[in-house]
Order: sequence, then C-alpha cells, then structure tokens
Amino acid sequence: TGSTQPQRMLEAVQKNATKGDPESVFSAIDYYCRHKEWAMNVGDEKGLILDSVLTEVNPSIALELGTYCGYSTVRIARLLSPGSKLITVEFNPAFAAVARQIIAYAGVQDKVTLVEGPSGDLIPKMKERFGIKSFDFVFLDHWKDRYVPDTKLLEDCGLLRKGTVLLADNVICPGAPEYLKYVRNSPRYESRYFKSNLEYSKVEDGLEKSVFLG
Ligand SMILES: Nc1ncnc2c1ncn2CCOCCNC(=O)c1cc(-c2ccc(F)cc2)cc(O)c1O
Ligand SMILES: [Mg+2]
Repeated sequence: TGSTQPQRMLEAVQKNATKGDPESVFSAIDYYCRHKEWAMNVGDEKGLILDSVLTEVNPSIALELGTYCGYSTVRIARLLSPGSKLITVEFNPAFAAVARQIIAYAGVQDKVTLVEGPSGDLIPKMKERFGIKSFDFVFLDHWKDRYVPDTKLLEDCGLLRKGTVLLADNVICPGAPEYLKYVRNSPRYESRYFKSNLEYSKVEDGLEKSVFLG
C-alpha cells in the first residue's frame, strides 16, 4: 500500500520502530530516507545540532513551523521536560495526517499540539487560542520565503521575549538568504551559524541559531 511517500515513511516506522520509543521512530525514518527514499526531514546530522540547542534552551513552550511527517516534532518532544509543550504548524493536510500517526506511535502526543493551516494565519491566533504569553524556542522549517515574514509576525504579535531562541533549518540549501540578512543585520538578534549537511546528503546546509534580544 503506502501510495504516497509520507505513507511509506509511516509504514517503515510501524514495521521497524518500537511503539512508545521516540528514538527508534526517528531512527527508522533516518534509515528509510538514507537507504530507500530521500525526504526533507531535518535528519540525523542536523538533528544532533537541534538536540544540543534544545537541551541548552530546555523550553517550556516551543513552536515548530513546518511539521511535514513529524520527524523533528518527535525529536523535539522527546527532549521536553514534563509539563512542557510543543505547538507544530503544518499547511498540508496529507502531511499532517501522517505526522499525527508518527507522533502518536512515538508516544509523545501529550506534549504536542499539531495545528493545520498557513503559518501566517495561525501565528496571530496563538495567544488567544493557546493562552501563550511568549515562546521560549521556535524551529523554522517551513517554506523558506516565509521565514522573514513569520519572524516579523512573531515579533509584532509579542510572541518573542528577551532570550527566545529561533533555530532555522535550510539556511544554505534550499537557502533562506533574506532570513540570514534579516537576523544577522538586526540589532535585535544575536545570530550564529551551525555548519552541517543537507539531510542524507553531502551537500552543505546548516542551521542558524538566533537569540532575540528584546
Ligand atoms: N504552516 C505552514 N505555512 C506555510 N507553509 C508551510 C507550512 N507548513 C508547511 N509548509 C510548506 C512547506 O513545507 C515544507 C518546507 N520544507 C522544505 O521545503 C525543505 C526542502 C528541502 C529540500 C528540497 C529539495 C532539495 F533538492 C533540497 C532540499 C529540505 C528541507 O530540509 C526542507 O525543510
Ligand atoms: Mg528542513
């Protein structure tokens, strides 16, 4: 069966991972995507950088823009302290449907709220809908030309506070040049580039970590 690639990824998880074991879930996805079919998960190499930034920040409330199949959702949620929450936003209903199943299989569903829709519409509703004061951590991994407008939207909606950490995937490949200019030239951010490789490939890519200074 598994007619779409996300569905085949889900099948690989159900076949090769242990229910309730988040590590085995994203490892099964990494194996599948490295050996069978490439897919746009943040992957194991950049995933280690994501893990280390998360461990440092230890967010109580985190936001992910671009769920896809839930690979980074599971990676993030497994590291959250009890009572901490991750809100993840996905535009594509087919991706969201698979992500919900992968998140549940990993057993992290109690820490995760998956919201479907365009980030630009959902960000302004975050405070009222989820009673959020501000985010401690934001992972940007959606349309690369949405990184700047959505960062500005987060600022304007008062969803960032002094010390909020933004971590952006793909700043080199496919690339987010406008975003790099924005956070590196703004006095309101302290930015640092973590050089790595595009998931399951030798092509350079990296993550940009930017601390909002208020
Ligand atoms: N809530 C929302 N609001 C708006 N838009 C939204 C949304 N939720 C999702 N979307 C839509 C976009 O979702 C996917 C974005 N991710 C990527 O496009 C991506 C591409 C590559 C890649 C592809 C081909 C290559 F050759 C080389 C690299 C690698 C990556 O790591 C990527 O992350
Ligand atoms: Mg990405």
